Amino acid sequence: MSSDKDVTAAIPPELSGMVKSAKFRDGVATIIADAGGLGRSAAAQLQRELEEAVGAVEGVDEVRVALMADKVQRQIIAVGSGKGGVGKSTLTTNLAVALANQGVKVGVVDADIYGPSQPLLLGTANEKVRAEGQTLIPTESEFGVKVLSMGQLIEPGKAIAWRGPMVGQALAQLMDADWGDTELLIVDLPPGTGDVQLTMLQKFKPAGAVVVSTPQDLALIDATRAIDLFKQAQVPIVGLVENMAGYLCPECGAISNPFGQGGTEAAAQALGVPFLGRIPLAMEIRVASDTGQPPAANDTEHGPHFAGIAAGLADYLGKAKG
Ligand SMILES: Nc1ncnc2c1ncn2[C@@H]1O[C@H](COP(=O)(O)OP(=O)(O)OP(=O)(O)O)[C@@H](O)[C@H]1O
Repeated sequence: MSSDKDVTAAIPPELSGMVKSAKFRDGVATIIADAGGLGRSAAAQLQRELEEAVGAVEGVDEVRVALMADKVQRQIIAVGSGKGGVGKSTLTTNLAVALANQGVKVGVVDADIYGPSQPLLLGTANEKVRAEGQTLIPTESEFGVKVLSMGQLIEPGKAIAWRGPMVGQALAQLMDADWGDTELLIVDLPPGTGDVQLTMLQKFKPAGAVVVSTPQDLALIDATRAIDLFKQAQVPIVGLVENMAGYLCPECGAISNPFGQGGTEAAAQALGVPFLGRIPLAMEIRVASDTGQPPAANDTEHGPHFAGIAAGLADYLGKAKG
């Protein structure tokens, strides 16, 4: 005849720290173990090892293992723009890296079906996405940021055929992946106000949205439309970011403003949303991005611009958490 004691004694010493309780009754051993912080496969292994060890005890006909996982309070931030090519992906990557540098556990979801670029920007383009059953396993970048991209789910050039339900399913696969202890998911949305944006807002209710624009009037009109969409979906606007502001000529040192000047800050004021900061138009940002070395990761001239905006976002997230 077995007892709670026999079952407890059978638990391997290296696992006993995780076991919260072990009970035996009528041939059934019930183990409750803490799997907090373990990934999916490590948790499955813990379960198997406990079943094997306790199942070998005389009189035990059945082993029931209940694993408790930490409930990670994960926040979602959407990064959007009204218009393509204004630097939304560049900002997403660098905000994620800057926040990871500040100790936040960050993941990036690249939901831009038309121009997925996060694996390239985070230097993970050569890594194959893994899955356990239906669950995707995010790729770890060298900057402490995990990433999953629509580009890993669709064949290049096929995005145009993707509509409503397919988009929703693909987005859900990315959002519901095994993000482990990730506290913050930053979602790089496609430009404009289409299916991906609507699904994102309705299904995943981000804690806030960051909207990127160049200082140009045309871009600002589109940014205003994106802000409207977020507001209608009751997603608060964290703020507007101005990208591709003043260009410093590396040859002569003169500053020029190809896309205008200060327009985004003025628009933010007019729309009653915070202005989070500005990033200059700089060759180094483009080159570093193209080579999978986000400027925010290294001690670069432009790192502080992204760090400043990330600090504004961290502040917002702290307040949103309450
Ligand atoms: N501040 C900047 N200075 C120089 N180049 C920049 C800057 N911001 C973005 N770029 C470059 O501009 C191009 C477009 O940027 P990015 O892909 O981030 O824009 P996007 O808004 O995400 O575009 P898409 O519409 O494809 O989603 C990229 O080549 C990027 O490296």
